Amino acid sequence: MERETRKRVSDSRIEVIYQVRPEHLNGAGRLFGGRLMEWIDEIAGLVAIRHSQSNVITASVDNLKFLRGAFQGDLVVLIGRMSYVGSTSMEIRVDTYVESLDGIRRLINIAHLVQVAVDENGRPRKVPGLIVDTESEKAEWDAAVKRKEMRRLRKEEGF
Ligand SMILES: CC(=O)SCCNC(=O)CCNC(=O)[C@H](O)C(C)(C)COP(=O)(O)OP(=O)(O)OC[C@H]1O[C@@H](n2cnc3c(N)ncnc32)[C@H](O)[C@@H]1OP(=O)(O)O
Repeated sequence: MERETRKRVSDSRIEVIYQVRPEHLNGAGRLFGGRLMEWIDEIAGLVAIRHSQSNVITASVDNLKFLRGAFQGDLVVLIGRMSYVGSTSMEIRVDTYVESLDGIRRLINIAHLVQVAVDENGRPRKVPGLIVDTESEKAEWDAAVKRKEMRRLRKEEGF
């Protein structure tokens, strides 16, 4: 069946850009972390929808690292791409940058999210495999396998 066809990371990669507006700021005048998390969750979901050609739900968000802040007027670029697929789950890495007017990007956040493809009854459904071509894609895959094992251990130990 068509759903079993493996896909490349580049097939579902998404890049979006926002400009930080006053309504995006927290009381300290920085981009509100919750707003950035919403943008990250949204792009991860869209990458997963593109890869799986299915509805998806967020199962977990981990390894969300806020490295630097963003401020009013900043251009915030989010790049989402598949890092790993299981049977019905997909891990997506989202990197967030602030882009200056001369085009230089500074990394401000790295996140890894697990999205699960679901059928019309909300039950997990199989996803296409992922072709990892480049050395960095292979390294991401290997790191995702470790994160999956760490999630399994945390679940087992009740954390
Ligand atoms: C639109 C939105 O984004 S809504 C956001 C809020 N999210 C939700 O409401 C999701 C609520 N959670 C659920 O519905 C369920 O827990 C599901 C569908 C995610 C998983 O259902 P389960 O009955 O646990 O299914 P099951 O045990 O078969 O796991 C399915 C897959 O999800 C993975 N999974 C389940 N829970 C987690 C978790 N907490 N973290 C990471 N992966 C998970 C499993 O490892 C499995 O992956 P695999 O098939 O690739 O091996």
